[in-house]
Amino acid sequence: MANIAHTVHVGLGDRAYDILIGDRLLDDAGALLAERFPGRRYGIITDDNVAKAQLPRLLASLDAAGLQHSEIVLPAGESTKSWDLLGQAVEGILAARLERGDLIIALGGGVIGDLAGFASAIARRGMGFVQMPTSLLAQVDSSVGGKTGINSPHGKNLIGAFHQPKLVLADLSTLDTLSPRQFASGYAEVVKYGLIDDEAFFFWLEENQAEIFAGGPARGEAIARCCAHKARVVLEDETELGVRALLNLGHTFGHALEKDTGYSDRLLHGEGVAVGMVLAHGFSARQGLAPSQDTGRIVAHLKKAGLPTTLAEVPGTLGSTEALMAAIAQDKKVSRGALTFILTRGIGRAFIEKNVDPKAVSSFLDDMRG
Ligand SMILES: NC(=O)c1ccc[n+]([C@@H]2O[C@H](COP(=O)([O-])OP(=O)(O)OC[C@H]3O[C@@H](n4cnc5c(N)ncnc54)[C@H](O)[C@@H]3O)[C@@H](O)[C@H]2O)c1
Ligand SMILES: O=C(O)C(=O)C[C@@H](O)[C@H](O)[C@H](O)COP(=O)(O)O
Ligand SMILES: [Zn+2]
Repeated sequence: MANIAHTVHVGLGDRAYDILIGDRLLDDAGALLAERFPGRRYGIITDDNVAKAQLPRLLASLDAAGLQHSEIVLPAGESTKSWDLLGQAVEGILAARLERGDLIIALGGGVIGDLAGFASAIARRGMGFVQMPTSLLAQVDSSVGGKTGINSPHGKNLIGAFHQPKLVLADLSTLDTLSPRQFASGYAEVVKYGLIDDEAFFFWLEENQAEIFAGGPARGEAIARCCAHKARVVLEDETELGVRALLNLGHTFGHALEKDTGYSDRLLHGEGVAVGMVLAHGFSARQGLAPSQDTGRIVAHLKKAGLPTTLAEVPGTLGSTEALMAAIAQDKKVSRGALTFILTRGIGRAFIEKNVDPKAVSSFLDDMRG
């Protein structure tokens, strides 16, 4: 009997799926898959860190359930979200003779989830896939909602497809082998949900941050609340024609910083989002939209989690403001040449602002560089 502590349903009609959250679910993965998807074979895509830390448990569980499988192990890190490694993954799927009705398993963090999801969307014109997220970030955000893709030298996540998973299986015990820096990076996306439209959740995080980091029951609760929040948004606006853009709070700045730092370990995605959320609040305060005390409160909370909150904390030399603005101009929310930002009226009061003046953003960035 699997130890499922929380189930969140994403009710997308004939593409509906469950997010199962619980301790040691990876050990029950074989039985859960056999019951839900009889007669399939499995192609596991993972990275070399996760292959060492977690893959043996998944293989043992698939073997115990008598499920056939093959594995593709890619290098760990953001630079894996590239044409080259996408090609390797798709060719690997074909070489293993996986059929259209078989299933891909994305075992890993958001990099593997995004890449394996995209590979599933295009191999044999679309195969099903299962997300088995092993980082905090992937458990609270990237494994849910069907955004898949890779990066381009032109910008972050510019190549991809919407392709929903068939199941998300989040095993809390996998987080035991995640590094503290990666855990903190994922925590930035947790905070994001509070900042968007759930002030009470942000206050709850202020109270429960220590327990979430220590691995107490608040951790599972936080993950389930984030998944429920994201599931609600995705149900309302699957392909980001409207409200889903709110999930991009902090990302317009953050993605530009990730591009500028070469999609490398210099700045992890969640770290870029942390700096980006502070910039989005600071910019909103400068426009007279939000109280500046809220920015201070957010900074204090993110700092306590060990996250960067200023441009000065991005390691190495940052590109020019012009270079950052050029990256921002490639953002997918740009429409008819105009910038869209997620701005805010305070904690839990984010909104979508179209037609943001690039000169105001550029002069704000100049000032923030110090
Ligand atoms: N599709 C979406 O909706 C969405 C949402 C948020 C972020 N993202 C994307 O997710 C990516 C970031 O995801 P991430 O932070 O998980 O990064 P990641 O996938 O690079 O994983 C972080 C690091 O931790 C390692 N790791 C993962 N799980 C581990 C475990 N259990 N034990 C030991 N090591 C482990 C990985 O090998 C990697 O080195 C970015 O590319 C971002 O753009 C996508
Ligand atoms: O799911 C979404 O929608 C999000 O925006 C979640 C983000 O945390 C995530 O980083 C996403 O990949 C960003 O999407 P993008 O469309 O800006 O590339
Ligand atoms: Zn994100």
